[in-house]
Formats: sequence, C-alpha cells, structure tokens
Amino acid sequence: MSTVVARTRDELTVAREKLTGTVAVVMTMGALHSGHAELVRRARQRADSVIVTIFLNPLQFGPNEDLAKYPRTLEADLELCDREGVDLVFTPSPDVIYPGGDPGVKISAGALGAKLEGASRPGHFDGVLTVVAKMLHLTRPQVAFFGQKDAQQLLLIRRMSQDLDFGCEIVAVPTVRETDGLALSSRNRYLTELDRQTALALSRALRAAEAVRRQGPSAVRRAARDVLVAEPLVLVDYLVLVDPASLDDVPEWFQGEAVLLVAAKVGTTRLIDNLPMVVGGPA
Ligand SMILES: Nc1ncnc2c1ncn2[C@@H]1O[C@H](COP(=O)(O)OP(=O)(O)OP(=O)(O)O)[C@@H](O)[C@H]1O
Ligand SMILES: CC(C)(CO)[C@@H](O)C(=O)[O-]
Ligand code: BAL
Repeated sequence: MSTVVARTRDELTVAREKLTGTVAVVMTMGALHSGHAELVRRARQRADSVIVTIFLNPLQFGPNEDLAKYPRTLEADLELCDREGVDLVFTPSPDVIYPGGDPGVKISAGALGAKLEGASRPGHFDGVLTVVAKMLHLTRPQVAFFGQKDAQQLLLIRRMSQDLDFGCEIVAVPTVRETDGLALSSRNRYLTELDRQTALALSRALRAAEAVRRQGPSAVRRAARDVLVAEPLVLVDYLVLVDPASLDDVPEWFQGEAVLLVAAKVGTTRLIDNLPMVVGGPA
C-alpha cells in the first residue's frame, strides 16, 4: 500500500510535511463508497496531494441516533483510498480529536444550522462544523471537497469558511447515484431489500419534480409530493423547495435557482436527498 496512514497528531504532522504542492482534503466518516471515490478523483484532478480523513465524529450524533451501529469498514476503506491514489489517510480515534472529552468551545452553525436537518437533529451542525474546523486546522489544505448530497452541510461549511476566514476553497461535487437513482450513502447499508425498493421513491420524487420545473414552484412541490404519498412506507420528515443560500421556501411566483430537499425514514433508516434546479420561466 502506498497510501500513508496516520492515526495520531504526530504521525499526521510528519506525513503532512512531506506533501508537496496544492493539498486537497476529502473528509469522511468511513464506510466508503463510489460517492467518496468521486470526491477523491475530483480532488486528485485539482490538487497535487490528496488527504482523506476517516473519523466517525461522535459530536454530530444525537443521543438516540445511530453512532453505535454506524458501519465501520476501515480495512476496505484504506484499500479504496490506495486504489484511488490517496497520498495520506488520517484516521484518528475520538480521544485524538477530543483529548479532553467534549470540547467546551464549539463552532455554532447559527440560524441556518437550526433549519431542516438541524431541526430534526439538534446540535448536529455545531458538531459537524467543529470537527470540520479541527480537520482543516490539522490537515492545512488549500482546497476541500464536499458532496452536494449533504446540501445543508455543504452550505454551512462554505459559510463557516467565508465567515470565519478559513482561507480554504470549498468545492462541491454532484451527488453520485446508483443506476436506478438511489443516492449513494453509507447508511444505504442498513436498508433491507424491501427498504431499498421503497427508498427509490425519494429520487423518483426529485426527478418527477424536475420534469415540471418550468411550471414553477407549486408544480414542482406537487409532483414530488404525489410520488411520495403514493409510497406509504416512506415517512417524510420534510420536503421543501428552497433558496439555496437561505434555505427559505421560495414563493409561488419565484423564478431562478432553487433546491428541492427531502428527508425521510424508510424502515429504521433516515435518508436525505436533493436536486438543485432552475424553476419557472424558460429553460
Ligand atoms: N452519493 C454521494 N455523492 C457525492 N458525495 C457524497 C455522496 N455520499 C456522500 N458524499 C459526500 O462524502 C462526504 C463524506 O460523507 P459521509 O462519510 O457522511 O458519507 P455518507 O454516505 O453521506 O454517509 P451517511 O450515509 O452517513 O450520510 C461528504 O462530503 C458527503 O456529502
Ligand atoms: C463532513 C463530515 C466528515 C464531518 O464529520 C461528515 O459530516 C460527513 O461525512 O459528511
Ligand atoms: N453525511 C452527513 C453526516 C451525518 O449524517 O452525520
């Protein structure tokens, strides 16, 4: 294996010093799939050296969430990183990242972080931004790659980088899907065969909505809702058509760039998906 693996801060410091040119980082929680591989490929096209972080961050999980059962596949993850030409993997344990336990000082995701995912997962984005800030400080990249699949997370990381002058470029990577439309996600491993079939309603709803996007927001919302109500095993948490910067609902007369976001429970698994689209008016 030519990928260097660092588990401690000292190992990271030594390995980071050896990286040359532009450095990119791809942050993950492990259980890597082709979506993560795509982030790495984009990072390699853009930068001279690529770091992947693999860290299941306890700070972003609520007390009743799936931290304990989250898939852990480190050996396969390291193989994927090696295959994809990753220079350095940083895979610390929680005590390396949080030596004093829960940090007393955290990054606040503010009002944007309290909406949608944040409303269903209180404190989630404070936990995400805190670990992303720490990983940016530790790995010192010029550019960081994040998936559009986690649209609210991407928006908040961009805002943090701008608002707090991190000086790191944030690059978005479009959502990678299975051929049948399902957005790749580490949590797809929880789905039974029936769940997986049921879960296809999410991407089907997004596509149905996109097909009528020129008719405006009402048509878009209705088309997506119609698909989801036809699938009673999908328990919708939210389905919203919002302004990509504010995450506020776009009004009925709106024309321009919007994003349709969905979160739903399928069986015991909570899934999210989204589709950016230009709504209203000519194409
Ligand atoms: N299908 C995908 N396409 C593009 N990027 C993705 C995809 N899935 C995850 N990512 C991105 O990979 C990075 C790491 O995400 P993470 O490790 O949480 O994977 P995940 O599949 O989103 O996991 P989970 O199922 O827990 O949400 C994030 O920037 C995330 O947006
Ligand atoms: C950005 C991230 C790696 C922070 O733990 C996580 O939220 C994720 O995998 O999307
Ligand atoms: N993929 C986003 C991180 C999380 O769900 O905790």
